[in-house]
Amino acid sequence: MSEHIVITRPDDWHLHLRDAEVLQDIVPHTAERFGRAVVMPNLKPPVTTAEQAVAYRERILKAVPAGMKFDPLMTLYLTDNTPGEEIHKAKESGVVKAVKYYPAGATTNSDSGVTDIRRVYPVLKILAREGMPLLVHGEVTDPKVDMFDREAAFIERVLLPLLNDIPSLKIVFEHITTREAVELVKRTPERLGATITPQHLLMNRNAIFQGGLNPHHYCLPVLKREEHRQALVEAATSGDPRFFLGTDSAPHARSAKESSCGCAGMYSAHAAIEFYAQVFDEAGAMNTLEAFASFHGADFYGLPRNQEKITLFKEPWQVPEKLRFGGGELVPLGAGQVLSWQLK
Ligand SMILES: NC(=O)N[C@@H](CC(=O)O)C(=O)O
Ligand SMILES: [Zn+2]
Ligand SMILES: [Zn+2]
Repeated sequence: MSEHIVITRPDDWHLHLRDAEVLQDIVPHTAERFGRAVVMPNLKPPVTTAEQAVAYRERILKAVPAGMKFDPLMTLYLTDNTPGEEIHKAKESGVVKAVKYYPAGATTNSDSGVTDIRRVYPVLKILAREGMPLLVHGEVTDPKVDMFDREAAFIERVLLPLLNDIPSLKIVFEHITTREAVELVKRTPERLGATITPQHLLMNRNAIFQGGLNPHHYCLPVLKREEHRQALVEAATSGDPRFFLGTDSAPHARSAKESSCGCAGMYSAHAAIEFYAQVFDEAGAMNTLEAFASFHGADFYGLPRNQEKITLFKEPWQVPEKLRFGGGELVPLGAGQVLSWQLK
């Protein structure tokens, strides 16, 4: 038998599933690999109430193939006007596990996001009391700040003051992309965690321009320099429990990506754990993959670890050039490339 590893079934702590007819094409990829996933609320319109989150979860569950177990963990989209009462309702629903903070205008479908974090401090204090984590898209939107510096500026302008002002709030710094973010997490107490995507572990910003402008390598936060990628690989493979798996798999139709104003987001759900296995293998760190993918996130959220196992084989396979996406098509991360690990 070829080389293989058995690990506890992983969870994806940052995922976009979209809605309506595309759920059928998208949900199975995640359900085949992961036990649970934290589902982002940036639909159009956004998921701002517990009631909407519960209904969205039902639609997702209908798209889970028969015989598969998959538990979508729901989130609420924080706006300037989220009532404190909604946080209590979210907690009581039992299915909403976190609240998502998008700075207004920072990323895909973030127009209803928060205009100034201080405005929502009263709601964040309730969140802290309920013990629910705040998930942050950590980029400033100030047009004077360079695209590549927006995460580092967010740390200074928003995250450090927030950590200081509400000391009991649990925060997940989502899809971190810089050495500065890695260092912040390492030097902050346990209540700050971070997710890391496959694309930010696999590629640096050269990938956006290699052989011509490639819209499929555009996501937010945008890919960074090689030194930052290396810092992320070190963090992910280090065994430090504050770093955990979150794909940020974010499907957009080919037509929306290959456009004069292409959307931000990469789709990785079709081969998510396989991408991470490749990164950990290349770093000589397969021994820490299970903790990063299957333990740290659950521990941070205070949820039980999964009991089931999955097996990954070191057998090359080719990623399809395209996938179905409702009436359109989707270009997946690694389209046409050969990956070294596969799920059986
Ligand atoms: N990551 C992205 O580039 N896009 C995400 C939004 C997000 O996570 O910021 C999306 O919803 O398309
Ligand atoms: Zn984001
Ligand atoms: Zn995202």
